[in-house]
Order: sequence, then structure tokens, then C-alpha cells
Amino acid sequence: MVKQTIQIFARVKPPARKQQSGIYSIDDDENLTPCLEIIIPRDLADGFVNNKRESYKFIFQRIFDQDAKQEIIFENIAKPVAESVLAGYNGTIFAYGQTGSGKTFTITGGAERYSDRGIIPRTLSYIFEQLQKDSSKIYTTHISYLEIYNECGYDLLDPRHEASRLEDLPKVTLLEDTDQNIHLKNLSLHQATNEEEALNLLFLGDTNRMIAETPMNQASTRSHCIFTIHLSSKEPGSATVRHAKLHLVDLAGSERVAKSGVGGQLLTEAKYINLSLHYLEQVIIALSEKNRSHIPYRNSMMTSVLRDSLGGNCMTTMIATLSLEKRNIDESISTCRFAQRVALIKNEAVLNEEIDPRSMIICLQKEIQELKDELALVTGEQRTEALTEAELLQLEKLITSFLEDQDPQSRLEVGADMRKIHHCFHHLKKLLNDKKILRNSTVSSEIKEPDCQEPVREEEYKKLRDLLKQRDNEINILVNMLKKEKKKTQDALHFSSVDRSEIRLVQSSPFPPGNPEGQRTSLLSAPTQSQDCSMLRNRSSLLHKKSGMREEMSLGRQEAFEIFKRDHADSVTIDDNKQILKQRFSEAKALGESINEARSKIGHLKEEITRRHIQQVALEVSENMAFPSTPGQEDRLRSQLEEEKRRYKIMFTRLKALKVEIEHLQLLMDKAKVKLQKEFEAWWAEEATHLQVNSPAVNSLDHAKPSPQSSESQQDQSQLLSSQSSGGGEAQDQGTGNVGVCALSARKVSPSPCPSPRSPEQSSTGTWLEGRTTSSVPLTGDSQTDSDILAFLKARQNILQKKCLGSN
Ligand SMILES: Nc1ncnc2c1ncn2[C@@H]1O[C@H](COP(=O)(O)OP(=O)(O)OP(=O)(O)O)[C@@H](O)[C@H]1O
Repeated sequence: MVKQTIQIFARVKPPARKQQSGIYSIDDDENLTPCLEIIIPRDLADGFVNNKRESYKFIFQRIFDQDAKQEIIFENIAKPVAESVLAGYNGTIFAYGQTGSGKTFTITGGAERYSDRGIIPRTLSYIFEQLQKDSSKIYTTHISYLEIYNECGYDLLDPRHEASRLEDLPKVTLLEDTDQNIHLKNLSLHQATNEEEALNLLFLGDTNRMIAETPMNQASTRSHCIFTIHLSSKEPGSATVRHAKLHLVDLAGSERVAKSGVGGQLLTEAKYINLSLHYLEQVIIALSEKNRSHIPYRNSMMTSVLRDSLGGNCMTTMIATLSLEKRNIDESISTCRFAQRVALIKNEAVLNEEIDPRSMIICLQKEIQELKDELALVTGEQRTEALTEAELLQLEKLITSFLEDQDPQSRLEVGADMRKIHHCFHHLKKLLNDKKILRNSTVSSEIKEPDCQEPVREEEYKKLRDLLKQRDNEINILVNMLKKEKKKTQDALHFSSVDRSEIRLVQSSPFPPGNPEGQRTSLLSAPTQSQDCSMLRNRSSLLHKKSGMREEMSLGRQEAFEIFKRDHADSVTIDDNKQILKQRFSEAKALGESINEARSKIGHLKEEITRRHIQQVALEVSENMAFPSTPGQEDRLRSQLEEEKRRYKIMFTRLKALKVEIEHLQLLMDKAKVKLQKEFEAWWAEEATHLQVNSPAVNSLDHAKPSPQSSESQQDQSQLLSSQSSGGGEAQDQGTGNVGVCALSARKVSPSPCPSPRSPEQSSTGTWLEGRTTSSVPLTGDSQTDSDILAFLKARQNILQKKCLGSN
């Protein structure tokens, strides 16, 4: 058992804007306990008569200032917890802090750069790396991802679900067994056999979370997310299994409301906006008070799920995330105070071992049989009828195989039947006697043998002796040769088995340049390819389904999306990541080629060394004399071989790291795309509604719909579409009099007066609907599509207007 208080760390987020100095200071003298001092600016402190304190000090295990990199956070906070999980203890890391203070950044990571990976992906990477290294145990890893919003649990990893709202995800409920253990009903567990599979699950959960988020529920701020790695380990042949869980928790924003509103005191206790955080605080207070017998875990779902992590069987770590800006001072002090209380909580972590039921059943069945046999013997329940011929034959076979078995532990199992036991003894006696007689007869014949032989001459003896000696020498040489060859084969086998698993990745090169998406599967090792493909399929269909995006976009909508994408702030990140991906792919391709070269060089060198060896030994055997080997040449070959192996290892390690980076970048890009599409859909819907509300013409379109279009108008329409899709220089077209049809249409659609000049024809026709609607606006007759077209035209016009304004 390991007794430990909850470890508390603080992380200060870099400020969004240039920070006024002097709000906090960190004292992290190595010999002292690290201390964070928050200094209240004078103007704030003066305003509160009752609270003249100007600074607050808080002690933490360690404080990470603004410049602390994600890697440092992982190494210092998460790695020790991951290590205890690998040893079989439960672990929890939770981030606590106000909205925007960096909880998600710390736990999951930033969405822009690979180096911004947070604790979850880094921990997965570390755990799978360790599992690969340890061949003494059989490990199984499962992942679950739970979101708690408004006291309801949702399974973020349900792959079948095509939810676009949080409420559509499977609901997770709590069940408590008679031993008061909490079980989560409906929370799916997914096996992950390697890092990639686990990362795909993280991506699936994050995407579900993002898609389900609406401005109303603001899931990231108001909900808690618990990503759990379930690890089981077992030694081969043993019935004991160890189970450990690692919860990585991103809590909701810890904002409070002041009890007495504006006039209230700064820094006094205030209520949480989020109810389950309020219950979490109650649990923490109860646990930190001595002699409290009742701990109110059951008040909320989150405290019930994290029951073991808080004052139970778990190694728990809290990260207080702080956004130390002037306006956040009170929230930051609340966070630190909360952490100080948490630090008082003692946990007792034990190894969670249990007996594997299947192995247990086999052991018990064997024991029962043995006991039954013993009982039959003791109670004298014996059979009297003679054994049949078949039974006797069967018994003799058993005895033969028992005698032939080299294992000293082997047993002759005949059951609790005295007839069989007696027959065994008889048969063994018979065998023994037969052997004795045989031996006697051989010895007597051996003694007689010399009598029948002629006396051998002295000379012949000498010759034979020499020949024997020579043969002995030959045999010795050959045996040595054989031993060396055997060792080499073993080495080669070992190396090639390492190679095979490693090079699988290299062999699946080449990486066709310029198509990063298509390269994803080529980077995956063979056994997981099918799984990954299905993951990818899931992922891409998720992009469409989850974002509510139609599989097929109309041309207009596509064009609007292109413009939207181009102007979106995230497009820079996506482009940057695309560039980085391209670079990484070409680096991986080059590395793959070099690795293949190194591998074939290693093969040639090995062949050369073996060939030389065989030649030399063969020469020695045939000439019956030792030839001095040429050590210079062989040493040279060997050192070349070592050098190539070293080079190979270095390149391979780099390729592996590249592979992980590429996978991660692809996930980041996928995520960014989902976000972009989601935002586009929202904007599109908003534009369409706006248009429908503002323009009576759209409503009247429904009535005009069924009129079949003339071939002329159809031609108009196709011209219109082609001009739309050619895109680009609409703004210039306006000025040349060669007005683009879209621009013209857009002017017509606009419910508000367009800033661009109207043609006399347009002025005379009045509103856009009058007269020319169906011939110049590309309507299809389908109300949904038509409203899409109109929304697009409107949006397009808005953009053009903005552009005009911008250029003016
Ligand atoms: N240490 C950091 N370094 C760089 N950027 C950071 C850091 N911490 C947070 N950020 C950035 O600050 C923003 C807010 O962070 P984040 O979303 O992690 O906050 P949060 O506490 O999870 O908020 P919420 O409670 O709303 O989920 C993000 O854009 C994030 O990338």
C-alpha cells in the first residue's frame, strides 16, 4: 500500500495581451518548498475596505511559469503517475481552474502544433512504449471517454452514433453494487492495442465533444471530461491479474459568483457557477477535515465517478491552471485556495489484484477430480470386475509414455482404481525383469566375442589409432563450426525478428509525395491496417455526419465554403500544418529509403562475414591444418556492420517519432476541418434564415416553383453555374461592364440596396423578383436548394460589399 497526499501543481498560462508586471511572483528556490505569491494591485485592494491584504502566498509541489513547455509538464507531472499505473496502481490527474486558464491545453493539448500535445497523447505514447519493452507480462489496454454535463453522463466513444447534439449520445448512468462500488452503465470500453488506436479514440471523443457543443451548452466550459486508460496485466501462466485505471480529467471552468453581488468583498467565498464543482468542493472540504465520517460523494455524478481518486485507492495529482491577469485575480486566488485544501487529502493506493476466473475454474476442476479420486480410495468404493483387454492395452500405453517422458515431474494418472494401480505395478515389474534378462544375455555375448576374432597386428592398431585421432580432430572442428553457425543464425533470427517488426513500417514506403492524406495507411504497421482503415472511414464519415454537412454540396455552397474557408482564421493553421505534413512526409520518405539501404548493407556485410568464415573452416578441414585468419579484414567488416546497425537504429527511431508526429498532425488537421465545417454550417444556416426573414421574395418563390424551365433558361442557368464555379475575379468584372452573372444575381437577391450601381434596366424593373426571377436566378424548383442558392448569393454579395468597402 502506498499512502500519499494528493500532489498539487500550478501552471500559469501566458497572457493573451501584454501583461502588467508585478501581479505574481514565484519562489522556486530548490531548497525551499515552491511558493506562488499573488500580489493584489493597489487599485483593487483599496476598493475593499475589509480586505486590505496585498498579497497571498500558496505552496505547491512545483509551479510552472508561463514559458513551461508541454514536455516539461508531462515529464514532471504525468510521467510519475503513468509509472505507478504501469506498476498496477490507480492514478488520476485533474486540471482545475477558471475558463480559459489552460485546462484543456494541459490535459489534451493545443490544436495547432504537434509540440502542443497535452498530457493525454503523451501519456498514451509513454504507456505503449513501456508495454512494448516489457515482454514479461501480457498487457491489455482499454479506453473510455466520459463527458458529464448538467449531472448527466454521455459516452463520447460511441462509434455507431451519429449524434449532432450532446443529448443524442448514449447516456451513462451510475450503478452501485452491494460493496458500494460504482459502475458506469452504458459507458463503452474500447480495446486499444497500440498508440495509434488509442489516439484515434481520443480524436473520436474530442470530435463528438466538439460537434455536440452548442452556444447554449458550451460543453468545453460547462462540462467535465474524463478520459480513462484501463490497463490489465498478467504474467503468463499465472491466474493473478492486475487492474489499474488512469483518469485524465478536464474539469469545467471553476468560475464563481460573488455571494452578495457587486458590493461583495473581493476574495470571499463565493458559489460555483457549476453545481458539480460545488459538490466537488464539499467533498474536498469534508475530506480535509479531521473526524468527518460522512463524505458526500453521492451528491454528484462527478464525485461518484472520482470517488477513488479523492481520498481512496489512487495516486492523485491536481494541476491548478491559472490565468494570472488583473481581472482574474480573485478567481486565481480561489483556485489556489482550493488546491491548498486538496493537498491535505490523503489517499491510500493498493495494487488491484484479482484471480482470473478462467484459470481459477481450470484449477478448481482439477482439484475436485483429485479429491473425488481420493474419496473413492478412502471410502473403499472399489470395483471388482476384471479390466477389459482394451483397458489393459490403454494402461500399458500410458505406462510406456510415462517411462519415455523425460520430465521428472510427470505423473502416471490412472485414477483411484486399485485394479489399474495393481496392473501398473505388475507391468512395470515385467518390464524390469525383461530388461534384466536382456542385459545378461548381451553381456555374455560380449564376453564371448573376442574369442571369435583373429588377433590384430600391432601395426594395424597404430594406424587405426591415428585415424581415430584424425577423425576426432575433424569432428571437433565441425562441432565448433556448427556451434558458431548456430549462434549466428540465432543472432540473425533475433535481429531479423526485430527488423521485421520495425521494417514493416519502412517497407510500406514509398511515400508518394504531395498527398499526405493518402499516405496515412502506408505509415501504419501491417497488423493494424484494417483497423486503421475502418477508423479512417469512420473519421471521414464523421466529418460529414457529425458536422451536419451534406455528403454532396451544391456548387454554390461549395464556392461559399471555399470563400469562408479562405477568410477563416484557422485556415492559416491548416495551411501551416499541411506544409509541415508535407515536409515530414518527404523526410519520412527519404528516411525510409535510407533505412532500406542500411538494411540491405547490413545483410550484405553479414553474408560476407559468414562466407569468409565458412571458406576458412572448410579449408582448415580439408587440409587438416589451421590457417591463420586475416583478422584485419574481418575486423573491418565487423566494424562496418556495427556502424550500419547503429545508423539503422538512429534512423529508425527518428522514423518512428516522425510517424507519431504525422499521425498527430493529421488528427489536428481533421479536427480543424470539422470545426471549420461546423462553423460554416452555422453561418450558412444563419444567412439562409436571415434571407428568408428579410426577403418576401423567397417566400413567394415557393409558389413560383413548379414552372418548368425553358431550354433557354436552363442554358442561362448552366452558364450561370459555370461562371460561379470559375469564381475569382468577380469584383473586377463589375467595373468592366461585363458584369458577372453571379454579381448581377446577387444584386437582385439582396433585400437591401446594393452599393454597386444599378443598370437602368434593373431600376425600371424595381425589385429583383419582379419580371426576371426565374430566368436570371438559378432556381431549381426545390425549396431547400433554392434557399441555399439564395443564401449563397446573399453571402457572396456581402463579401463583395466588404471587399468594395475594403478597397475603398
Ligand atoms: N500554457 C499555454 N501556452 C499557450 N497557450 C495556452 C496555454 N494555456 C492555454 N493556452 C491557450 O489559451 C486558450 C484557452 O485555453 P483552454 O481552452 O485550454 O482553457 P480551458 O481552461 O480549458 O477553458 P474551458 O474551461 O473553457 O474549457 C486556448 O487557446 C489555449 O490554446
